[in-house]
Amino acid sequence: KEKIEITKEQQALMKIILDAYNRHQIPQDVAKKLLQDQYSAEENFLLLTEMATSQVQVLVEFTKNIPGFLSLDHEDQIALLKGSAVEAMFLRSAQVFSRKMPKGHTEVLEARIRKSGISEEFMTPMFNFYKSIGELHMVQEEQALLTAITILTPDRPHVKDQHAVERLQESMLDVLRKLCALQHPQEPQYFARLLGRLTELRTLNHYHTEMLTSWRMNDHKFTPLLCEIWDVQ
Ligand SMILES: CC(C)NC(=O)n1c(-c2ccccc2)cc2c1CN(S(=O)(=O)c1cccs1)CC2
Repeated sequence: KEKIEITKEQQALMKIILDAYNRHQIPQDVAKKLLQDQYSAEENFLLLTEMATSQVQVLVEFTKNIPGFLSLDHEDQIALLKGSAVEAMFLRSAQVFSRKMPKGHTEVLEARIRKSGISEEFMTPMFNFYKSIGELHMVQEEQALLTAITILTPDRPHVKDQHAVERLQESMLDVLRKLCALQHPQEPQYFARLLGRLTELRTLNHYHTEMLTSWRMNDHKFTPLLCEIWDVQ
């Protein structure tokens, strides 16, 4: 049985990523707002806009703390952020949704999201993803590393130096692989299951583009930051 050990520098890397991930949580008050009294579809939509906008700011700060990211070509940094923003939003949503919440809160949260002007056809894949992430019961380190791995996807549109991104992603993947083997010794397939979620995540990009079109049709407004990161309007 091969002995898996996380090296000193890998431990340092994991600590940096985890601290960055924990430091940049969505303001709890915004998430709590979703659980308060009855909201109209309009108000639910505005709340999601507020949450998604604050998550993009959180994402940028988290990304800046990924070791090596700021040494990448500046245009590639932008391309990676824009290319991963929607996936990072869905990943964060799944993590928020599957978080242990007081009795009945998850159902209220689901009801608010379902009543926010998003067409029915996108609800099923979106909630299936939230549930498939929830079933993994990821620890914080795994969530943080998976988010960093998503951001460091080399084949995003307009990335020039894909090898530089690949090298950073590979060092994250190596730490995650070891962490999974140590955290889930009875489940040798656990690491592969995590990476499978990233494939499912990519399909949600397509749904999101469709969602945007249908919102635009009903004259829904987004914040300048969301328009910028999603390349709309
Ligand atoms: C935690 C944050 C990042 N999640 C979030 O904002 N959610 C959540 C969500 C999921 C679980 C728990 C709490 C919230 C569901 C949805 C969104 C945002 N999007 S959006 O970005 O397309 C959007 C923006 C404006 C109008 S629609 C729509 C779907």
